[in-house]
Amino acid sequence: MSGTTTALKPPEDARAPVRHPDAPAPGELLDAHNHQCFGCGDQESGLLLRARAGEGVAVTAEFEVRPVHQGAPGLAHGGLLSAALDETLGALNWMQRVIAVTGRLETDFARPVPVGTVLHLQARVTAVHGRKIYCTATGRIDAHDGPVAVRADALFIEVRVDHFIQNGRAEEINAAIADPDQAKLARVCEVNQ
Ligand SMILES: CCCCCCCC(=O)SCCNC(=O)CCNC(=O)[C@H](O)C(C)(C)COP(=O)(O)OP(=O)(O)OC[C@H]1O[C@@H](n2cnc3c(N)ncnc32)[C@H](O)[C@@H]1OP(=O)(O)O
Repeated sequence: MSGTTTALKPPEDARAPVRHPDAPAPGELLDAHNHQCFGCGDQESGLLLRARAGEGVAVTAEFEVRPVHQGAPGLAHGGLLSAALDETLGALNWMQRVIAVTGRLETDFARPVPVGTVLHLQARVTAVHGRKIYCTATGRIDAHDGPVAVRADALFIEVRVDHFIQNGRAEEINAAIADPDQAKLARVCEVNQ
């Protein structure tokens, strides 16, 4: 049973989410927004999560649980499962072409997830109210219709790119700004160009 709090229930006057006309086509692989990202980047100890555009305002993703992701012996660490859900939910930014960050994330852990599992994640936006984006995600074991192991409800808050420029460590922000690939800073913040 989900323990969703009132903070994650959209208000009565929330609107339905709208897929951006230039959102990636269903099935299209989404590029890492930042190659140093623990979730979708290429760090060997990271999640190496790969997300794809879905239908509507939705995405799918896969995360292979490797020995480096262990908590209890032979089982995935719960915090990393939350991170996989969070990263998948973050990829929804591509579908609306907004910049939004996690304000609140509530995870239900329904089943243990053994090392070697490929977690099949699905996330979608359920409602939008001003800057608040309500969304939900599930992670299923070894198949897109496999047993649900984890699920989350979340509230993402839309922010401006200044959120990263003002708060990120100067070293990484300056490197992104100086990069000749001018689209890079926008990608770091998950804004599709
Ligand atoms: C680039 C994307 C990368 C994707 C990676 C995966 C996603 C991530 O992990 S992002 C990283 C983790 N998240 C963060 O670091 C965010 C840290 N938090 C913050 O910066 C701020 O608290 C932030 C931006 C969320 C909200 O601050 P601020 O912009 O001042 O908004 P604020 O005015 O307080 O709130 C706006 C609305 O959201 C609501 N709200 C804000 N935080 C929460 C919360 N935690 N729970 C419930 N509601 C909230 C407020 O009540 C308010 O509602 P209303 O409009 O009805 O009054």
